[in-house]
Amino acid sequence: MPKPRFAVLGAGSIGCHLGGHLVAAGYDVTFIGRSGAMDVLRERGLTLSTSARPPVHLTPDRLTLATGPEAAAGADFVLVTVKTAGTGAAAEDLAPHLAPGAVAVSFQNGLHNPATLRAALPGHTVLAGMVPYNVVQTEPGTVHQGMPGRLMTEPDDTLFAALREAGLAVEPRTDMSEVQHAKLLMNLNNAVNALSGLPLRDQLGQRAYRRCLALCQREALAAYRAAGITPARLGPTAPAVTPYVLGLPDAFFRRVAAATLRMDAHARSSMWEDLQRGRRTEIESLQGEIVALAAAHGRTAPANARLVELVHQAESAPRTWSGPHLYAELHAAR
Ligand SMILES: NC(=O)C1=CN([C@@H]2O[C@H](COP(=O)(O)OP(=O)(O)OC[C@H]3O[C@@H](n4cnc5c(N)ncnc54)[C@H](OP(=O)(O)O)[C@@H]3O)[C@@H](O)[C@H]2O)C=CC1
Ligand SMILES: CC(C)(CO)C(=O)C(=O)O
Repeated sequence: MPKPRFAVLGAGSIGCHLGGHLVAAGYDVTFIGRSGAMDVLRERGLTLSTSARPPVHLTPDRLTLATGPEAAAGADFVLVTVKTAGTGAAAEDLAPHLAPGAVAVSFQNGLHNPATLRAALPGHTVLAGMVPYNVVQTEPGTVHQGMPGRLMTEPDDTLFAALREAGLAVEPRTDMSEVQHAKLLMNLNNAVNALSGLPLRDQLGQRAYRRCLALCQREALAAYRAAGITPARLGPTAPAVTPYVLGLPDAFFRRVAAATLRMDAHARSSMWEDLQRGRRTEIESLQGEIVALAAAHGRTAPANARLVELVHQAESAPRTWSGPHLYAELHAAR
């Protein structure tokens, strides 16, 4: 059977990471991204790095680079890796070019990307996926995976065989809505991390920052309960217990959460990278979702709401917050 062909729609950190691994394993991948980003790849090629293994460099001649959605016409699978706010527009642009039978896979954060894709791509299968680990562009043309982890998506034998051949660990899930709600609980740390200005390991090593995350997660769990949502358990700790673990003193936390802290000094949240590059963040589809869900059930989520404001402020006027200062700010909002 011929190998499936791939397109990556939104060739940034995650798109280059996934697509690059597939290219390295001999798959035909078309990277669709902004012209500036594609120029960098055309000049430098793509380097896939992680502290676990020596880097893999893909020379420019191994990369198929494009800037428009028509380049996805030959793909059997389109991996969608644009930021959440761009999904609707990207999917509408893609729709007229997608081959019959082509499958779109969302590897994005947030809750609604698969539904947005399904609405824009009628007649096509859309799979929800999830990336549990951090990928950051450490220099132009280099994407670095800062922690281990297994991708999750709805089952598809052809997709899974390709991802696994590309060395990407992947777990089939039939409860992707619950997985996405659990991932959102983790992603509530994106704002805390971005405002700290610190690598994830250093930020999560400080109790005051973890208490900020715990405040956000408690509000989210209350909103989930009100809405009848049960998030999946993705790690060693059940979602309901995580806020207590986050509040432990540093030495205890380091022991209890040793697996969670298995990350290198490059690992940062994708929102930190957005602020660094002067881009709009995904705060509305992270903390913003919790505020909206709480409101829909007659509740408030003041710590999350305050973080939405602080991140919007940081989008126009960057600043960093110490842990105690940020915690005081969020606590006062309650
Ligand atoms: N980075 C990470 O560690 C993780 C990220 N995620 C999620 O994965 C998704 C992607 O994140 P990430 O890779 O960090 O984002 P990036 O911003 O690095 O990559 C997305 C790229 O797609 C480009 N783009 C947007 N719209 C289009 C379009 N219509 N056509 C072509 N290119 C387009 C963007 O350009 P421009 O900026 O100009 O719009 C950007 O270069 C997000 O939902 C994120 O939350 C999940 C887990 C980890
Ligand atoms: C993996 C994680 C949680 C890393 O912070 C992420 O999803 C992100 O940065 O957007």
